[in-house]
Amino acid sequence: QDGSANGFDGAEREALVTIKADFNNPKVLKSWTGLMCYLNNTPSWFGISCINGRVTGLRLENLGLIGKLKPDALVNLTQLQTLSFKNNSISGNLMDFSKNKNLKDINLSGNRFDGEISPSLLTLNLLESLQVQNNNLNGPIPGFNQSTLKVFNVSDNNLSGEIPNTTALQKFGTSSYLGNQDLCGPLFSITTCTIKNSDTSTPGPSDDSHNDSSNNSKSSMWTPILIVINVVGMVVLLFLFIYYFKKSKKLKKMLTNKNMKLMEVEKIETSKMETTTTTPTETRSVESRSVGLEVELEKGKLIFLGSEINFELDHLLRASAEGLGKGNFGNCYKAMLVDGPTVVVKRLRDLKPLTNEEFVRQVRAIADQKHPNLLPLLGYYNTKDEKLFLLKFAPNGSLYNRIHGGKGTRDRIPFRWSSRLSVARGVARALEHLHLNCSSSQAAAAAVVPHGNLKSSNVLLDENDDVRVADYGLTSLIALPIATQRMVSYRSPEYLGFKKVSKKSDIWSFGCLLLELLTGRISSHSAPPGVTGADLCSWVHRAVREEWTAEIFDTEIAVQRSANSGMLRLLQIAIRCCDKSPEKRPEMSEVVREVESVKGAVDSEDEEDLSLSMDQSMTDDSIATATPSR
Ligand SMILES: Nc1ncnc2c1ncn2[C@@H]1O[C@H](COP(=O)(O)OP(=O)(O)OP(=O)(O)O)[C@@H](O)[C@H]1O
Repeated sequence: QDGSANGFDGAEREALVTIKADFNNPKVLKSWTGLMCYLNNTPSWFGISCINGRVTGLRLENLGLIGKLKPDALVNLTQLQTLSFKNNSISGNLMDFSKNKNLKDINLSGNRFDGEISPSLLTLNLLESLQVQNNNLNGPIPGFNQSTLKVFNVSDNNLSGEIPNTTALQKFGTSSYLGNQDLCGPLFSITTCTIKNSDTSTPGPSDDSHNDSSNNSKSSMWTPILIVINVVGMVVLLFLFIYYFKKSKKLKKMLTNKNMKLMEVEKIETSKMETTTTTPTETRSVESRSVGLEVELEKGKLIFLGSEINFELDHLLRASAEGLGKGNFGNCYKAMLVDGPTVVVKRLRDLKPLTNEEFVRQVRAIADQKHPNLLPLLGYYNTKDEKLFLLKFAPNGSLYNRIHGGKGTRDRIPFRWSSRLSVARGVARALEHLHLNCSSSQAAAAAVVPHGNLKSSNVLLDENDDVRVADYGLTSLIALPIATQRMVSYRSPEYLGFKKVSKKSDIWSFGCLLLELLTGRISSHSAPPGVTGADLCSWVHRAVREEWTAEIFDTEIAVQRSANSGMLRLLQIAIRCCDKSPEKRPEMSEVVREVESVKGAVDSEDEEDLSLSMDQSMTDDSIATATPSR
């Protein structure tokens, strides 16, 4: 079996063949047949490098690989020095690395790995770079202490606990750890560990009666220790404060010089954005911590695209931030500036390999799409390693939360027909604007979807509950293999059938969104990770065909008698938008006209607590007219 003497190692070959089989799209690895490595010859196997007939490198990046690798996938690749599966969709636990003693460089970033960071990584004495950012890893960070470690990034996971205080890990700044809600330690400006410990260990007055004497003696033993921890925490905070203060002064100086140059070079458009200035309100009490992007931000520029909002970089550096959620193309943070506005910072990832100029051009094109129902792009930040969008904060959250949040609980605020209809109108207008204003060169290209990722979590509600559609135009920035896996338009019938998308794919997404609004059911396109959604188009077709009239509409609106005819009209529009063949779907302008003409409810019905009775006017005859001709 072992032919390594001839430059061919059977066990290694088998390991690679198994890895290939674990990916559900092995077509991209079709070169993986025949002889793998021959002595020092460049192998014909894509992504593999060899020395003396042994596999030393495995680099499969941005290939859209999906699948779960077995924990022992790498045990036979004992000569491996470089491993990269960067930016795919690989899931499952991290592999066992204990047999890969030669590994120096591991990059598993931008995947869907979960479970804990494998302790076997601690045994790799040559490890120089570990990048596992943008995954779903949980649990604590093991105590890495390899002096060889030069690059370390575990940001944007679900890691928790204290960052180990080892010499090796002390070298890395906050950006290596950012985006893990429950990580704590002196690196973050709030030493959450200390606060949590003292909260749980110090009994409150109401607890006294329940605590027995042993608990009391335990807590009295802990009290001096906790006081010391608190004092140390405060000293650290004081130091950080002084540090930030000094640095912001230095940055200000640096930026004043830079900005002068920038204004000439960048020629930033100063045209006013159409949107109104808001006074953001904080809706939740949050665990604040420094935005902590200082390392990268120092190197780059914060560019504003309008005059609505403008602040200095040091302002953002001093803001506290709250994670809003993990998106498919980067995570969003709500940054609350001291004495200033609240903005959303979106860290972009999985981008196309664009030049600097191309990136800026695409970003400007997105920012130029101004409409009262589009979420404005306020500015951006751009370096080789980090790309950020600065967006307006929408205080009333997403449509997904409005439709599904708190269902079945006392906290649920009913989402009545008039509000749903006005959301449908707002989204339709925003989409029409994008469709009418998509540039002619874009329009000429066959595969253009002006939005591309329309779903309820990308429809936001501002302080007046007005619609602000977000994440438009990202198709011009996101790498195609990633977009095809994660964007809604690529789940349309035409893409699944003919690998084609167009404006009509957006219209199909809009139809699905209308069905989510009407049925109150979670659509498979908008379901966050871990939540199962339904294919609403198929479900509604079946419901209409099999005449389950009463079950289609969300009970929260179905009880609004005066609005039942309007609901049926909107259902008809939704079904036309979802038609399997793109040519049969209406244009967006027609959709806007039709949605505008749908009747709202009699005002009093939106206010009243309505009893759950179905309207007799929703007869099978009227629903039959909603059936599309297919
Ligand atoms: N400007 C904003 N104001 C308020 N909430 C926002 C804002 N931008 C995003 N969010 C919320 O933050 C969360 C993450 O958003 P993000 O756009 O990154 O991911 P997503 O919408 O879940 O998926 P995708 O990446 O496919 O768009 C979502 O719940 C979204 O509704």
